Amino acid sequence: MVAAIQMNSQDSLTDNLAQLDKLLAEAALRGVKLAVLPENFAVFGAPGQAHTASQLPAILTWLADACRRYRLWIVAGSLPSSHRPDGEVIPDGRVRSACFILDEEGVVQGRYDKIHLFDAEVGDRQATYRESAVFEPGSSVVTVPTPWGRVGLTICYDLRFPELFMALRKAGTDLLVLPAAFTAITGEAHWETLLRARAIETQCFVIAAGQTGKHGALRETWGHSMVINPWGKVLDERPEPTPGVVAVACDLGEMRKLRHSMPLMSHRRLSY
Ligand SMILES: O=C(O)CNC(=O)[C@H](CS)NC(=O)CCC(=O)C(=O)O
Repeated sequence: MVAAIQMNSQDSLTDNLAQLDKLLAEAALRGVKLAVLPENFAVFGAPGQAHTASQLPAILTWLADACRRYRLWIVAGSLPSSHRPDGEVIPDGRVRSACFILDEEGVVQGRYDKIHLFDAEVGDRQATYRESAVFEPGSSVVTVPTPWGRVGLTICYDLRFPELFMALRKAGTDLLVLPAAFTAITGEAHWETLLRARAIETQCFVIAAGQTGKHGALRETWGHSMVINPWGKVLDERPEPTPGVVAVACDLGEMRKLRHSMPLMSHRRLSY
């Protein structure tokens, strides 16, 4: 069983981890072995990314403990890091939006840094998003082998860039994970369509975990966490704008059959 964990994170780290602990306990009870958390699960809003980055070691320690207590792998949504993956401090004071994946012993098995940054106006109360003012983009495509197939890591706005997903498929991905904090407006218009398209064109499972509800006065996120199979079918979702667990069994045999009967990867004639 894999799960998308839907959350409503606010600005208190302690409260958010308490919320997460309950959701992970529920997931473990339901037999989940791999749990995907949303973007900015630990802190959403004030006190700011640089401050949260200073707490990164403590948050990773908490997550490692949760992995061992609940015997599950965790895809830790996104966390701000003031360091690049090679350990170098980011010179201009920005941070990276990093997605760590931990195994059931709490050991970090990989890290992906969000490549595409959300600099956009979507016509909501927030008015303008300028992620690149605070975040430095990552540049590496990252996959991680797990006992349930190879996981390909992406974050939120990355969903709009199919070339990343194709690169992940070429690198052997079976399970695409997408921690997100999609805006309510763009989520309603594009979320499910884009997720299903990525599943269909890569012939991978997609596990999409979203933030949901209100965050302060200006931010509202779409939620609708879901798990989609390589045929593009939504296996389960959480349409309610509240925290919860979307737990699904992924049949990799079915995926292999589909890839055999419609071998998209060997039919490709153009690279992009
Ligand atoms: O800033 C934070 O606190 C948390 N980070 C986010 O919410 C990020 C960057 S602003 N959001 C997205 O990437 C939304 C993309 C999106 O909604 C779309 O592609 O339509």
